[in-house]
Amino acid sequence: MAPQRRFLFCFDHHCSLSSLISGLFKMNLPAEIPKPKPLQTEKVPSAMQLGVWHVHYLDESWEAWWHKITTSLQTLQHLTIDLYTLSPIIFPLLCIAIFLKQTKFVLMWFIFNRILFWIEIGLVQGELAMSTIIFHVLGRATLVGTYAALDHWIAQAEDIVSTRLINHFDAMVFKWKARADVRTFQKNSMDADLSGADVWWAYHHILEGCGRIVSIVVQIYCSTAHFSSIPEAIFYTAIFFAKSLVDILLKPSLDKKSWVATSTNSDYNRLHGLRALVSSLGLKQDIVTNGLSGYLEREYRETSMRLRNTSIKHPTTQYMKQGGVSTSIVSELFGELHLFYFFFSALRSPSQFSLTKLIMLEDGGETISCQSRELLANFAFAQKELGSVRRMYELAAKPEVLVDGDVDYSSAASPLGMGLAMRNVSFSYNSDPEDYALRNVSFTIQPGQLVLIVGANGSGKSTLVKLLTRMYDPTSGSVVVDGKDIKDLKKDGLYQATALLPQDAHLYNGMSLAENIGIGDPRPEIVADRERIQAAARKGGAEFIESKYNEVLEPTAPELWDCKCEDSYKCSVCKLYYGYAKSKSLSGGELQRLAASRTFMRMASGNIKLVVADEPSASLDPEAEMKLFDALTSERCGKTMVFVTHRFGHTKHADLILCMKGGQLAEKGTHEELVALDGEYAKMYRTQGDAFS
Ligand SMILES: Nc1ncnc2c1ncn2[C@@H]1O[C@H](COP(=O)(O)OP(=O)(O)OP(=O)(O)O)[C@@H](O)[C@H]1O
Repeated sequence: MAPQRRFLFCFDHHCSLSSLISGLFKMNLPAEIPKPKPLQTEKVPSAMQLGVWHVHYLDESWEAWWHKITTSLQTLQHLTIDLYTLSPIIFPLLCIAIFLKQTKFVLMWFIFNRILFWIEIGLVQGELAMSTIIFHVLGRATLVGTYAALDHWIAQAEDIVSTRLINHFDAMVFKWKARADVRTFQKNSMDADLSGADVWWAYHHILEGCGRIVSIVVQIYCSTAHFSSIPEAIFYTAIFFAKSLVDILLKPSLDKKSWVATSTNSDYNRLHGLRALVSSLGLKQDIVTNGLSGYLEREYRETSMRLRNTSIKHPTTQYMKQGGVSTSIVSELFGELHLFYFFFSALRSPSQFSLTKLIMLEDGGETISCQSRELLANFAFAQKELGSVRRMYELAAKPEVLVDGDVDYSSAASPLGMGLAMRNVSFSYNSDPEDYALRNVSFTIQPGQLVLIVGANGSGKSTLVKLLTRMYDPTSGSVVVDGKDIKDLKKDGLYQATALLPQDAHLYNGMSLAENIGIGDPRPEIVADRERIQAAARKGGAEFIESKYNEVLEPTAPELWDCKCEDSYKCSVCKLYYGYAKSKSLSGGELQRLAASRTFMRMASGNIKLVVADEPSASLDPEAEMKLFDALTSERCGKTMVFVTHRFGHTKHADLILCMKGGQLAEKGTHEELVALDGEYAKMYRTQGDAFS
């Protein structure tokens, strides 16, 4: 598959300057973010016990740290271009505004310094320079107003830029999620929760971090005015940097490491389980009817007693104690270093010392200390978030696990239905040679046949169906469709010729009930065709939803909630919230009828050559099941039909029965042939017959 280029589009009108700058940037950029070179060695995490927690952690090596910085910079470069392309005017202005905002502390500090200075002079000389002081006070008030206006503008501009950016990246992830095949989705399941908001926060933290650098530099520059020499200014600045650095380097913090923890304490795990048990509404009936409350209470009390001397606090809190008391003392003393410095400089040259100078140096130093701490936090956040951004860029270009074929599947070529075969197929979900779900399965299904797959739970029936519909590829052997290896066929054509009625019926989120059926044939001109939907609903036995076709049952509107009340049951705000969250649903049987209707809608498209139903009747009553089976088989013409079932009422109508056992094809043939064989199938058939006779 050709790698996809990064998705760039622009909402603003492109001015020639913007295209020029964007062109200049791109000249130096490869089309794709180069894949980072993997680190040579993968480190084994160290382990430690913290109370009930068994923690595995990795200390970051310099090599890994440097690797992260370089890859983050590449991602940042691409992200900047995307941001610029999305908002060519507002984005640069926003960057400038955020930098300007960071000069606020220093300018305010400077004017405060002037006011204090003139007051101190006035106190010494007995006469205040009122006009100068008022001038500075007014200057400070003007600055406050200007920065407030700037903040307001930044908030509005951030709204525009972040919305565009978040929408852009969310659309990118949505496209990937919608298109990925089952295997690809499973393999990248950790990427499923990537969101455009991470991208914005990454950029936001970087902009803020850069702004803080501006603020620190300007602060140092202004502070030098208070020193007699530059080395003195540097020494003073270093003290305040050291104050933050010592905290970061000396104080033990799990946050500086990569870590994972699980409880290995059986008592703690039991408490956890017992709490979940009594909190579950679904299990309440069991607890009440079986009279379990006394037993559960006693168990909880005794287990808690056994645990009373072991810490259950969060691992990050427990880890902080690892440094011991000496680390705390050193860290606190470092915090006082600047006072020692003031004391000695006052002793050395008392004439150059003033209260204003003391206050200003202390205040300026605190700003440097605080800004440098925030700066490190900003970059730590951004670096982590840029990792997510990088994964989003890579997602679009990730190859599918199920490689697409290059032969068009032609439904016209198989007028009777799809011809299918398996040749020595074995399949494992997890590549474990001991854990095969299917072993050496071979059979042939002629076009237009009605095939039933039977067998005990876990015998491999659904897996067989997943391979026939190319949800997965065999670990070995081959699946053949109309004489061609399934892997050689284009997936889109194959999927369009298949109708699958799954074991678990689902309501599609965000869609009305009518759309839930209409989506079976997603062509825009058909999907909302009420007549076709009604016809499909009749065949699927879902006429009961006719009165609520336009209802959207699954809640799609996200709710936000922050109530300060003491009693949710009496609070009107909470009642509104619980009202939002309440969703209507369908019973299991109704859901299956809805899913069956969706399949009938699909079958009416005229493209379907294979109908696969994987136990669609599990929640249906016997009459509904019979009706569904009859309705499906009445549409057999031009289609091959494969049904997985545990019920043997229909097996006499089948052209072929595949009987699975322990992942292998135990028997195959017609009902009469298999009964005559008197093997696995005959045994199951008789068992069911006896049970219902
Ligand atoms: N997604 C999966 N990951 C790992 N193993 C799986 C997965 N799905 C099924 N299996 C395993 O593969 C084997 C066959 O499962 P399959 O679902 O095909 O059986 P089945 O005959 O359809 O069972 P049932 O009648 O209960 O639906 C089982 O041992 C099952 O545990």
